[in-house]
Formats: sequence, C-alpha cells, structure tokens
Amino acid sequence: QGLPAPSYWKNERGSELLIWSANSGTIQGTFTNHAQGFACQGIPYPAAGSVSPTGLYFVVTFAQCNSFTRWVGTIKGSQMPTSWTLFYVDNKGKPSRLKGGDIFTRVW
Ligand SMILES: O=C(O)CCCC[C@@H]1SC[C@@H]2NC(=O)N[C@@H]21
Repeated sequence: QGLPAPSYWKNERGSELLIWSANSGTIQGTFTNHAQGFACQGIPYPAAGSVSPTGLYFVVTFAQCNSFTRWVGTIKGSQMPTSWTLFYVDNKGKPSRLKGGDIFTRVW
C-alpha cells in the first residue's frame, strides 16, 4: 500500500495531484484544484502529508482563499478513495468546514 513517487493522480472533479516524493512516510507534492463550485482553481499549491501501511493523509493550503483541505484515505492499486474536510471562513467571518469525498485515480 505504498505511495509510488513520482506519481500523478486525478480525482473525479478533475483536480490534479502530483506526488514527487514519499520518502520514509512523508508525502510532498502539488495539488491543483479544478473542481466546479470552488475557488482557487488552476493554481498549483504544495501538498504535504504522510503515508503508512494503513493509509495516508495530505493537506493543501489554498493561500489566496484563506482555506485549507485535509484528505484522508487509502491506496488500493491505482485508486485512492479519500474523505476530505475543507476549512474556511464564511462570509460572516465564522470558521467553518465542509466535508466530502474524492476518488483519485492514478494517471502515471
Ligand atoms: O474553495 C476553496 O476554498 C479552495 C478550493 C477547494 C477545493 C476543494 S478541496 C476538496 C474538493 N476536491 C477538489 O478537487 N476540490 C475541492
């Protein structure tokens, strides 16, 4: 259940995840959001996290959006089902969160 590096993944929303290192459990990569209904699209942001035999997580800070997302998932061959939480500040200034799921598929 290791994470191959380098590897390139896309989720069902069209967003891209490039893993360029997964050394001794630490994940480094780049995430580019292309999901409809979300801001900060088309900008590559650093992704950082951790991978273990039982799963992985990674976090992306969307600097221009004052938000960040945490993905937690598992690697099943060329599929990576995840659940995510997007932390943001709503238009009244209240810290808020939104949850969902993404399935990443390995492209190369
Ligand atoms: O709108 C924002 O505050 C920043 C962009 C958030 C994009 C989210 S992260 C979880 C979900 N999966 C994607 O590929 N994009 C959205």
